[in-house]
Amino acid sequence: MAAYKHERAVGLATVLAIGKANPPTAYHQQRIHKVKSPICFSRLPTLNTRTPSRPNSFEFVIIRVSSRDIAIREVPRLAEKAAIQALEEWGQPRSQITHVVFATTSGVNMPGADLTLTRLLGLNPNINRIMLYQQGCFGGATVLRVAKDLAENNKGARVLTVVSELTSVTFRAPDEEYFDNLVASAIFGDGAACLIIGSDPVPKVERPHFEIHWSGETILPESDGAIDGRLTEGGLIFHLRKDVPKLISRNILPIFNKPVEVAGSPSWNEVFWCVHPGGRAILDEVEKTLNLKPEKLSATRNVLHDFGNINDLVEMRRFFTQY
Ligand SMILES: CC(=O)CC(=O)SCCNC(=O)CCNC(=O)[C@H](O)C(C)(C)COP(=O)(O)OP(=O)(O)OC[C@H]1O[C@@H](n2cnc3c(N)ncnc32)[C@H](O)[C@@H]1OP(=O)(O)O
Repeated sequence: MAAYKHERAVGLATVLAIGKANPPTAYHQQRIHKVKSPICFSRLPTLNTRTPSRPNSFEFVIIRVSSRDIAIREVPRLAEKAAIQALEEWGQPRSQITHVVFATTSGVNMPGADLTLTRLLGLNPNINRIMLYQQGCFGGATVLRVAKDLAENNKGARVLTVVSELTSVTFRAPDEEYFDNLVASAIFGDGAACLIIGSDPVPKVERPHFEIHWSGETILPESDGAIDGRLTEGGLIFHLRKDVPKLISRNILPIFNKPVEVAGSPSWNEVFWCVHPGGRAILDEVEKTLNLKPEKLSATRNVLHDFGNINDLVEMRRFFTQY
C-alpha cells in the first residue's frame, strides 16, 4: 500500500472573499445613559466624540455574569451574518470549507462559538475548527496568521476566518478607581468580519482580493500590564495603561522593518497596509513616527469615527472598498 503523502499548496494564501456585520441597534453616546437594558444601568457621563470625560457623580454596579450570556448567543449570530456575506461573495458551495478559525474576546464558553457558527451555517461536521478566546484586538491578526499557515500547508484548504466582538462584556458604569475602563467603554465597538482564505485560487472561478505575504508578531519591551483583561464576576475588567500610544510609537520602527522588507518598498506611504483603530492617540503617534501622508490612515480613522475601536478585519473590508 502506498504511504500517505501530505500535500501542500503551491502558492501563497489569498483572501478570496470578505464579509462584515454590525449589530442592527446603535445608540449615540449622547443617549446611552437613557438606554435601559440588562447590561446598561445607573448613570453614565456624556461622552463627547469618543472622548472620556469625568462624571460628576457615579454609581458602580456589579454586573451579573449571567448578563454576559448574551454574548454566548449573539457572538456566533453576528459572525454568521458576516460569514453569509463572505460565502455569497465567494460563490462556492459551503461543503468546500475545510477549516473554521474563530476569535472572540466577548466571553468564553464550551463548546465554543466556532461550534455554534458551524451549526448555524450548516457546515460539514468533520470540519477542522480552531477557537481562540481572549486575544483582544490582536485577534484579527492572529486569525489571519493561523489561516495563512493552514491554507499554505494543506492543499485545497478553504478557511472560514472569523472575528466577532460585542463589547457588552467590558461595558460598565464609571468607577473613579478604574478610569481606564471608561476609556474602553467609550472607544470599543461591536462588529464581526469573515474572510475566506485559500491558496492556489481556481482560475476564472475564485477571484482573490489580496495575497498574504507575511504575518508575524512580537512582544513589546516594557509592555507588562499595558493592556490587561481579567474575567471576573463583574464581567471582563479591562485595564489600559495611559502610555499605550507612546509604548507603540517607541517600538514601531524595528518591528515594522520585516514586513517592509518583504513588501520590497522603502516607504510606508507606498506599502498596502492598515492600522488597527486602537484609539485616536495611537493613530496620531503612528502617523507621526512613520511620517505618513494623512490619507494613509483615513480608512482607519473613518472606522474609528463610525464604529469605534473595532476589529482589524472589519477595517480591512472598509480599506478594500476605498481602493
Ligand atoms: C482591545 C484590545 O485588546 C486592544 C486595544 O485596542 S486596547 C485599546 C488601545 N487604545 C488606547 O489605549 C487608547 C489610547 N488613548 C487615546 O486614543 C486617547 O487618549 C483617547 C481617545 C482615549 C482620549 O483622547 P483625548 O480626547 O485627546 O483626551 P486625553 O487627554 O488623551 O485623555 C482625557 C483624559 O482621560 C485620561 N486617560 C486617557 N487614557 C487613559 C487611560 N488609559 N487610563 C486612565 N486615564 C486615561 C487622561 O489622563 C485625561 O485625564 P485628565 O483630563 O484628568 O488628564
